[in-house]
Amino acid sequence: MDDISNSDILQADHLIKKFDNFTAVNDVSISVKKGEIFGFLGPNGAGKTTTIRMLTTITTPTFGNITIAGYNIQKDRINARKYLGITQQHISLDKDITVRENIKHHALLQKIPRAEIEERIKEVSSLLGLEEYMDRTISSLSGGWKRKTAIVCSIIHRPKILFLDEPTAGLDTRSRHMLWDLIRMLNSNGTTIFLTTHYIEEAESLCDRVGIMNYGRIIALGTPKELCQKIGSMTVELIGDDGKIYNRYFPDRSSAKEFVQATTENYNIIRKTNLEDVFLEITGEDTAADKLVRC
Ligand SMILES: Nc1ncnc2c1ncn2[C@@H]1O[C@H](COP(=O)(O)OP(=O)(O)OP(=O)(O)O)[C@@H](O)[C@H]1O
Repeated sequence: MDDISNSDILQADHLIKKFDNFTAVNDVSISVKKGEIFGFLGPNGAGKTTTIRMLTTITTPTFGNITIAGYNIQKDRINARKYLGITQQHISLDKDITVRENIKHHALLQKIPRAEIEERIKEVSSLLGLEEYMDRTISSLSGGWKRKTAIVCSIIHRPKILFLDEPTAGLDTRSRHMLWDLIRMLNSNGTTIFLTTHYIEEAESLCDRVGIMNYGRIIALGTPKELCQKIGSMTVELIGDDGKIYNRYFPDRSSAKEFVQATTENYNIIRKTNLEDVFLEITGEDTAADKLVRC
């Protein structure tokens, strides 16, 4: 099955994860197509990490099926794992040794034959512009380069799908852009990306499709554009009596303008709806089943 012809490189069906009586993930189904950058969003505690831990074989689902590159991870975990790479939120690099030594260590963990390791290291370091950093210790690197090294370590076995858990959390703007370029480059070289992030604009900029999770369920799934269209492509920002901004959504600019001309409420601006509006709208306090957005 090494020649992956499946258009869905990841297929998860009806995943449930219970911790005693608490259901952290409640009937989640996701499919990720080969070549996609898939964004996974949700408020704190929504169940994203628990889902990723199941998708990457770290945790066993209470119920449900997961297939990676055609391999059912419950039945054929070893083969499924060959196709996936994971860069976790907390970087697992040894800070006292060099970038090269860290990559080598990960290559050995991935059981890459010793004779091949040097060639693989050369390949990733030139592809990703790491050459001048290879002999520096991790402790001497900036946060952005540490993250970059962690990503390189997790692709040394050439995974087909790479899971990135909040890869740019806490980084400055320049470092975030460096990592966005890296993610785009890996993707254009054929790696499917599954990206978790709290930065909505990161998902909007990078991802072909996004899934939004809340209270253990997927509450929205589609391209950023489709999700914006579902709530209304145009936004009117209204200024409430309390000075706060309230959004009203409209299918097009002309209906938004009509509303503004007729309303007695103060308004701030008419603008295009963005993914952050979708996120706030559907993960709000009054999130109800009728707000499910699937495209
Ligand atoms: N081992 C565990 N035992 C009990 N409850 C857990 C366990 N792991 C996670 N949970 C609970 O499951 C829910 C989902 O947690 P999870 O870490 O998956 O959320 P998340 O969306 O990744 O949040 P964040 O964005 O803050 O990382 C939370 O209520 C959490 O407290």
